[in-house]
Amino acid sequence: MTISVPATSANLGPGFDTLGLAVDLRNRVEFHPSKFFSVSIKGEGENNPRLKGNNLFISIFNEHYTRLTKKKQNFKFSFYNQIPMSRGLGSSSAVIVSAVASAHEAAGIRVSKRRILNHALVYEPHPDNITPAVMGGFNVATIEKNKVFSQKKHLPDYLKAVVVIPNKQMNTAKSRTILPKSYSKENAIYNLSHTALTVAAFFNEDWEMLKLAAQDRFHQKARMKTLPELFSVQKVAYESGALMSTLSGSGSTFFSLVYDDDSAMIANRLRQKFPDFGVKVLDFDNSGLIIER
Ligand SMILES: Nc1ncnc2c1ncn2[C@@H]1O[C@H](COP(=O)(O)OP(=O)(O)OP(=O)(O)O)[C@@H](O)[C@H]1O
Ligand SMILES: N[C@@H](CCO)C(=O)O
Repeated sequence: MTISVPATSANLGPGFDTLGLAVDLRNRVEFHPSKFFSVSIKGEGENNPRLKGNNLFISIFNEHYTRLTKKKQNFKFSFYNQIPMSRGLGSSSAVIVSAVASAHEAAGIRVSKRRILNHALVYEPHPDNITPAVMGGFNVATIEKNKVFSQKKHLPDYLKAVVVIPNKQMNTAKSRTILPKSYSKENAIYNLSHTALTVAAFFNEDWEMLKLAAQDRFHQKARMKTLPELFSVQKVAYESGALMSTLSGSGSTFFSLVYDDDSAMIANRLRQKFPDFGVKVLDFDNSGLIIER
């Protein structure tokens, strides 16, 4: 059995805890029942000994498997990870979603993607990464009575993501503590209207509107100040023709949405200007969670 989940870029500027989209960079796990518990990791995290034991995936998997089957069973898990950790590309969401989905598959219980999403919400209380991780595409999401309600837009092939990935890890929980405790009415209205405009631009495919729409007064500036080169990354991305350029999740990755035709040129400029940062051109992902039986 193989389960895979894509990386995600959340917030997309003003849509704090609300907007997110999936990119084609995946964490994959293969597993089967075994006499002894074992974990092997290839790719991101392969040199991290803490992940070989009771990591976030294993604890969520065990919790659900025991709840569903009332049994204890050892498994052999093989992880193939492409999503860098704590860089704002939804690594925790991918792990949470794949653990919930894997436990259901291991227990022989088939459930809808919506059900998996609602289970994932227990471990990540904002829906902006977990929703595209499960559904793929661009998503707007909210929570009502402990359930996620969302709308998805399929992203076209002629758009690409250019991501600039610094070496610096930014832990989401820590990065939330540096945000203001409250916002003025003026700034709340600013973000509300810009989020609404961003959503409308995605659904109407008005890509040229995104640069203006995707401006934020809630979280980006405070977070970018902890790695000031990110202001220059955004400037270079826009000067090179990015359609939108925003801090990805809680950082440190910077996400730009670009036309496919411009993607190589924009990525090369960013590589030249920021040789210490990783730069990747990625397709968007419209599939989300994939279960191969
Ligand atoms: N491949 C993995 N295996 C096990 N645990 C992981 C893995 N990837 C991430 N995690 C867990 O998720 C944590 C990182 O979560 P965090 O929310 O800080 O970053 P992120 O999800 O990459 O960023 P963002 O939410 O801003 O997109 C790690 O400290 C670890 O506990
Ligand atoms: N909306 C979340 C995304 C990171 O998980 C935040 O900005 O903290």
